[in-house]
Parts: sequence; C-alpha cells; structure tokens
Amino acid sequence: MDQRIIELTGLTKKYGQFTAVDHLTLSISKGEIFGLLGPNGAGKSTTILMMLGLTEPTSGVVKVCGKDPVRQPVEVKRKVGYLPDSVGFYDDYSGLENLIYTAQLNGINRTRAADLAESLLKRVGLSHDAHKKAGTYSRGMRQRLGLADVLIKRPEVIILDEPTLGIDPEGIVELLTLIRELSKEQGITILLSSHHLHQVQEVCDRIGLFVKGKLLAEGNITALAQQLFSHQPYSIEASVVFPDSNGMAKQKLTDTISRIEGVLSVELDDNKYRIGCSRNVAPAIARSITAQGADLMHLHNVEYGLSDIYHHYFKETATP
Ligand SMILES: Nc1ncnc2c1ncn2[C@@H]1O[C@H](COP(=O)(O)OP(=O)(O)OP(=O)(O)O)[C@@H](O)[C@H]1O
Repeated sequence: MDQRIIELTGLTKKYGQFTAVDHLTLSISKGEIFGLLGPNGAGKSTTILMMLGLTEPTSGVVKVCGKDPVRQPVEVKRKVGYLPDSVGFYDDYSGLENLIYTAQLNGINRTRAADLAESLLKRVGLSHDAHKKAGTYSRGMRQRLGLADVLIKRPEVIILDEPTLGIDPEGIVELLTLIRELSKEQGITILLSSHHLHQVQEVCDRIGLFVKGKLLAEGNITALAQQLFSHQPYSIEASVVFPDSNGMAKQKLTDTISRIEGVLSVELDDNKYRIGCSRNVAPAIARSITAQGADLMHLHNVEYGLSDIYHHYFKETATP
C-alpha cells in the first residue's frame, strides 16, 4: 500500500514581501528517492528547513512521518536524518569515535554503539580509515561519514542537501550508488535536493522541478519534459548545409522557418536547427530549406528530454 511519508500542502514561506516557497503541494511515498531539483535560489533549502522544523512556514501544512515538525520537532528529528552539504564533526576524534558519540547521543549503549559504528563504516567504505581523525578526511570521505552518522539513528527519512558538493566525479558516483542501495535495502525514503540535473536523474525515482519557489512539474524525466513542454509538443531537428555559407543565409532561413504556421521557436546551433512546434510541420520545414537552395542533410522529430530541461532551467546556474 502506498504510504505517504512526506506531505506538503500549500506550503508557503515569505521573508518580508519576498516569497521563497510559494504554495508547494507535494507528497513522497515510503522508500521513494525524490529529487528536489532547481537552480540557485529556487527555495529548496527553505523547504528542507520547514520539513526539519528549523523554520516556520508562513502558511500551509508540513507532515513528515505523520508529524508536524513545528509542533512535534523532537519526534520528527528522531525519524529524520539530515545530511547537509557540509557535515560538522569533531575533527580530533576518529571517524569511529564520532559515530559512537552520535549513537550514544541517540540513546544507544557503548558496546552496541561500537558494533553499529563499525558495521556502518564498512557499509560506507571507510573501514580502513575508521581510526583516522575526521579532520584528516577528504570531502568525499566526510560525506560518507556523514551518511553513516545519519544512518546510525535508523531514520525512516533521509534528507540530503547538495550531498555531492565539492566531491570529485568518481566520488559522486560512489556516493549516489550508496544512497540508492541504502534506500532500496532498507526502505528508507530519501529527499535529495540539488541543482545537478544529471546526478539527480541517475539516482532518483521521481523528480520535482522547483523554480522561483514554485513546483513547475514532477515525475520522471520523460514525464517532466512532457509537462514542461506541453505548449510545444513537437520538436524537430534539421541539419542544413549552405552551399555558400554565410551568416545572412542562415538568418534568412531562421526567419522563414519562424513564419511557418505552427512553429513556436527556432534555435540555431552551428548548422543544426532545433524547431519547437505545436504540430508536426516537418514537410513545410523541409520545403523551406530546399527552396532557399540549402542542402537538407538530416531531419527528424526529437523527444524532449534532459538536455531541453537543462537548457531551459539550469544552463546559467548549474554544472552538468
Ligand atoms: N533568512 C532569509 N531571509 C531572506 N531571504 C532568504 C532567507 N533565506 C533564504 N532567502 C531567500 O529565499 C530564496 C530561496 O533560498 P533557498 O536557500 O531556499 O534556495 P535554494 O534553492 O536552496 O538555493 P541554492 O541551490 O543556491 O542553495 C533565495 O532568494 C534566498 O535569497
């Protein structure tokens, strides 16, 4: 049965006149890995702070594991593990000692804490570094220790805010794989906030695209693309070669294609036209190209996908 673990209804946060999160309604099911995706300043961290009970919503309702983080902050903290972009540890303590300390804070006795800490260090691939001081750990190692630190209290939900920030590409793949395995093995619900579209796509079951405080669309990448580009459901790509290549001819063809009924947008990248349309106008596009004396090398309908979402919403703010 679908068990909703996180439920946000009309959630809004205002800072003075500025609305950081605007009527966000979203539910996440048990065991799901949900990616909260959005460019800088979209309101992702503010949403997380409200889920953790660290800032109060201006209006709307947050429920995490059936609890209200504002009224029942202790209950929520018990069930939710939070991994920020940079985790604080006691740098003079070893990785193992840090974990034992956290376990004891969560009411676990020393012997059990040591056993648990050792098995978690093994799980996150830090067994060999267990006795090294946390202060000597690399960023990737600190994030893995952070994950073990979160897991030691056996959370039902883990919230990760930009967990891969500053980690090298290999470390990112390792960390994301680990997160996915943990979720699937233990049925933990994961909310991962990021502005790295490609990383989120790799690990998440479902994604919500958040821009300027609003949830624009949700679903997997295909569903997301369909929702975001529903106003221009057809995308046609045409590779064109001009016999006497000059900028004027390219611009003239762009203008001609733009005037075709049903064409909503035309983008030119080198010799490739990307044309957004309300219906399939491929024959008319082909005629325009040849009528202008250009060679049509290739013409096909393309499905909207990751690169379109990336191009429209993330180009200026994210690194793929
Ligand atoms: N305490 C605050 N006072 C005023 N404005 C704030 C405060 N906290 C956040 N904001 C504003 O709210 C908006 C959303 O910020 P938030 O940190 O939630 O975005 P984000 O999606 O997490 O961005 P990033 O990816 O850069 O971390 C931003 O415009 C930010 O400047």
